[in-house]
Amino acid sequence: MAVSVSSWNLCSSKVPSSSAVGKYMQQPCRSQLGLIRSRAAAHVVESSSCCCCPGRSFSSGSLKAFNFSHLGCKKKRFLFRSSSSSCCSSSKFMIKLGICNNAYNPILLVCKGFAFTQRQMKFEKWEKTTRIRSRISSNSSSGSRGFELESLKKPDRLHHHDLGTDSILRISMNSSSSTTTNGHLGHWSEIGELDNKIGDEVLGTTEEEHDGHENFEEEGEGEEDWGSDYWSKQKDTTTTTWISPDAAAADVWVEEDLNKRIRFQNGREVFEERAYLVGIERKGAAAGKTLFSVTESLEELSQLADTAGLAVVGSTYQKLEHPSPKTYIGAGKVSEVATAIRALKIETVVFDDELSPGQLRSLGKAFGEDVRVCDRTALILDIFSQRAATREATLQVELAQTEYQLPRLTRMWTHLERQAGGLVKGMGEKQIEVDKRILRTQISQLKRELESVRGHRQQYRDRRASVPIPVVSLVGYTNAGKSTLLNRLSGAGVLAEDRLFATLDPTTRRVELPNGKECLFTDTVGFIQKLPTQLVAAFRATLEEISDSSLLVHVIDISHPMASQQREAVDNVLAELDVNHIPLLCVWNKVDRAEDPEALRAEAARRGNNIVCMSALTGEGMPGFYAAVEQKIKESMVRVEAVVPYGQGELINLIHRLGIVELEDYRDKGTLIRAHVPLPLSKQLLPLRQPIL
Ligand SMILES: Nc1nc2c(ncn2[C@@H]2O[C@H](COP(=O)(O)OP(=O)(O)OP(=O)(O)O)[C@@H](O)[C@H]2O)c(=O)[nH]1
Ligand SMILES: [Mg+2]
Repeated sequence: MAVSVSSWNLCSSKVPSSSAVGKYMQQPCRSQLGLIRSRAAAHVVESSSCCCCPGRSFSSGSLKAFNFSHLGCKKKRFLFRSSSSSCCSSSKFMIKLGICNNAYNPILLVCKGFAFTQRQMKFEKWEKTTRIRSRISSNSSSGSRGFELESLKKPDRLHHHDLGTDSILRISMNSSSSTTTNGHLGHWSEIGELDNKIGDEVLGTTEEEHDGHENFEEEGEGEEDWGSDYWSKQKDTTTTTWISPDAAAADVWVEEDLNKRIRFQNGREVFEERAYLVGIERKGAAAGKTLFSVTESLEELSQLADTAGLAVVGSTYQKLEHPSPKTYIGAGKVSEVATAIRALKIETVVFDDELSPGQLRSLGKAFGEDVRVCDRTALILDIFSQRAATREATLQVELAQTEYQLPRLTRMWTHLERQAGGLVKGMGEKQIEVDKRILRTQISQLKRELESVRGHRQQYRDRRASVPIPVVSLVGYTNAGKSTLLNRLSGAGVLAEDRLFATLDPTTRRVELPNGKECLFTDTVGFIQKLPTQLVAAFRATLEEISDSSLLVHVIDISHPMASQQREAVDNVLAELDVNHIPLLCVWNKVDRAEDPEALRAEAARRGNNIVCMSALTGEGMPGFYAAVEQKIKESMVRVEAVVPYGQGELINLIHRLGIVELEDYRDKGTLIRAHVPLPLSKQLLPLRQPIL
């Protein structure tokens, strides 16, 4: 039985071949770099007609939309399964997309299926409709499947900055010269009734007869039926067949239960793609400069990949003095990876460093169209974009992503031009300029928005500064336990989980120390080695807040095999942020998980009061932590003597609440007070100060 699958890849890293790119595809494709940030599910309704078998429409296949959450974005893959028994060699498909993406996301559709090659695909036009579709979702108890259909609107044209709302795209594909699948879409057995209904109702039977727009509208009427019932009925018939991506093995149909590869993560469905990791070990002079060994770094990359929703199935590395400027790894290694890709059915190859646009392009070519190539930066940016919850974090990540994309976009279109020649060449060239301008406009718009959002944050900081409570910032490597510690101190309820970059936004909580003094604890974004420069820049403003702190608490996961490297990586970032003047307390956290807790406790005690050995999870060592914080805050205080007029009793209260009072005496002009107070409060007391005798 011949079975074929067209899988539609939104936001693929691949550029469609130029001849396949219709007019509307000549748009900048951030999505190609995996930078789309669609938060909501994308929705597809598809149907098809068989032009050569009048009266016999393709009973369009069932459809599944998966959220992909790796590779720099919420990639959506649409698996299209057609169920035709027709002999058709030319078909017309109509795919409606409702993509709830944000205003900055362009959309790229790439046909990756083998029923139709990209060359045979033509993007026809955008439909305009204002039809509001009912929301469909399947909330099966397993929570493992379901997608939603939301209101569909229209952009007037396919232009990424227009696509702030749902959109509908009509696509026509012509498979007349299809060789890869012998011109057949294949036979499908698992057709729901509704599929047929839609297929018949929606589309005409021939291309000529088919007035897409009208039919499209008609189909909308029937759409109400696509309720959860339908999807729950479909639940048991979802085994999807893949065509082997290996052209040489095009005849081999590899059956795979895709459902097994969908997992629920962060409240979303994530389709696990098989990933392969590649790194290099520096030889010679460069070797001493790296903090992490290649295996350690790959181990961390694997954790990042897991956080992003990839399933790592293998890794490799090469010893090199310098990365190859063309392909990062040597030519021999490239072929070795290509072999592994085929053998392990790899879908994504992740490189452990930031790749140049040229390297990305060459590697993409070497590994073939169906393999996505991405780098550590794209992976981290993706995780950040998944995690960003507040407006500020969202803008920061978007800015970082756009800046990452800008140079790659240029090369991408260069590549297109070279491939295409002739007419498209001119178009490509023009488009580069347009695209770059659009991206630059986006960058400045994002910066402006960030500016205004940060204005609010500044107001908040100013307000906070007017109540001069000492601020203690929790800093450290990602996953060290900062949020867990804040939760223990204040019951803050901050998300703390065993994943990298759980926290992106600083959270501040007021905490009363055992000595009765108050202070504010701030949880910050975690650091990581090889932190993408774009992210450092984008998050600098957030991180700079720690420069207002009275004390930095550096939380270290002491049970981690790379604890000392992680500590050093954090020290490097702190040095960059120029906060070395702020007192620092080291917390050796997760001592409960360490191999030899006793030895660690002894070592910490031996090193003096700059280190506390504890467990934020179990609460072990908390008294020592409080004592050390109290001591450090006291040390950071300024000794002042002031006469506070009797009318300013609240100032006296504040000094008692925040400082340590040594002397209080009632004089003619007011209360004479001698105390140790936090620096901000001492500034407030400046006009009332008396020389200390
Ligand atoms: N065994 C043990 N686990 C801990 C301890 N502290 C934190 N954890 C666990 O470590 C994981 C990460 O903790 P988080 O508090 O999210 O770490 P974080 O430093 O805030 O991480 P990011 O926000 O990603 O930078 C969670 O699964 C915690 O339960 C500890 O003292 N002992
Ligand atoms: Mg955290």
